[in-house]
Amino acid sequence: MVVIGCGFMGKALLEGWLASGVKPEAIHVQDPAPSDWLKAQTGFHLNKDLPANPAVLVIATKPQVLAEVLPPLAHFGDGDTIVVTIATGAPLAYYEASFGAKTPVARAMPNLPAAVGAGVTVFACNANVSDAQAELVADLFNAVGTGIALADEEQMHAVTGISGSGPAYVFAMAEAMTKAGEAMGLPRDLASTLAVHTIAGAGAMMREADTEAGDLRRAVTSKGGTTAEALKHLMAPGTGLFDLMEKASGASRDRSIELSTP
Ligand SMILES: NC(=O)C1=CN([C@@H]2O[C@H](COP(=O)(O)OP(=O)(O)OC[C@H]3O[C@@H](n4cnc5c(N)ncnc54)[C@H](O)[C@@H]3O)[C@@H](O)[C@H]2O)C=CC1
Ligand SMILES: O=C(O)[C@@H]1CCC=N1
Repeated sequence: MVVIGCGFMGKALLEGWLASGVKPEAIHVQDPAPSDWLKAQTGFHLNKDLPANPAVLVIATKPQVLAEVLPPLAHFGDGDTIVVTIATGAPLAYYEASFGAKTPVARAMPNLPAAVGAGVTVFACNANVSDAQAELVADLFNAVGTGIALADEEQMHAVTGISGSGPAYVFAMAEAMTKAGEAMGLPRDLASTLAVHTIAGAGAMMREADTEAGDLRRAVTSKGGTTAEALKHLMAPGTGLFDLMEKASGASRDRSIELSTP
């Protein structure tokens, strides 16, 4: 396997793949500014000559540098190597133009919790991807959480607005709850612990429960109680979380569309 670019997301994926049994000696990484984590890894081939026919070529750079990153890699195209890209925005056609029209390409949108094996990754494959290669891509992303194949590549922008950027919304929620706790006089450490455990606990419950999030919300909300008062603000039409979330995720989706022509 060859990995081009190893920042936050490259590291998250590599950690998961190593944990799932991929041997470091089988991994070539190219990054002109390797992180301390990357430099500390033993076994990787870091910034060394690349193998001629890797099974998988992972592109994990920012979309803004694709135009300079891809041309020197063009010789990997039109063969058995599958290009798996996690760069935001750029469509499958962009890689076909760079690597050749017969190149198998999978465009994926993972998310940062892949670092702890709890990511969700949506991926779309072009027509050149064989069944075995599609299975390999699913295996790679299932190794760091849950991999979901998507037939309609166009939906990848909306996916980015929900799950790609989504962990940041949840982290922002934890920050906001911490700040609110402090404003009510709680010590910062306690407020932060309560926010993190509440979000983690609610997340674990949503994953395990066979009910929708709305039903769980209703289970917390006693009639005439405290939660109902809080939700009057969070669910207020126009200013509440629902409308805000639509605006926020829409802005992420729109930026993904803008980035689709690197
Ligand atoms: N961070 C996240 O939560 C997610 C990121 N993504 C996408 O993954 C990609 C990487 O994102 P991050 O890891 O957050 O960015 P990052 O900035 O942390 O990592 C990018 C890496 O690419 C390296 N790089 C720059 N030029 C290069 C070149 N010419 N050749 C090889 N490597 C080069 C940089 O040194 C850096 O280590 C982006 O396209 C991003 O949109 C997708 C889903 C989630
Ligand atoms: O912010 C970004 O552009 C990337 C894509 C999804 C998460 N991080």
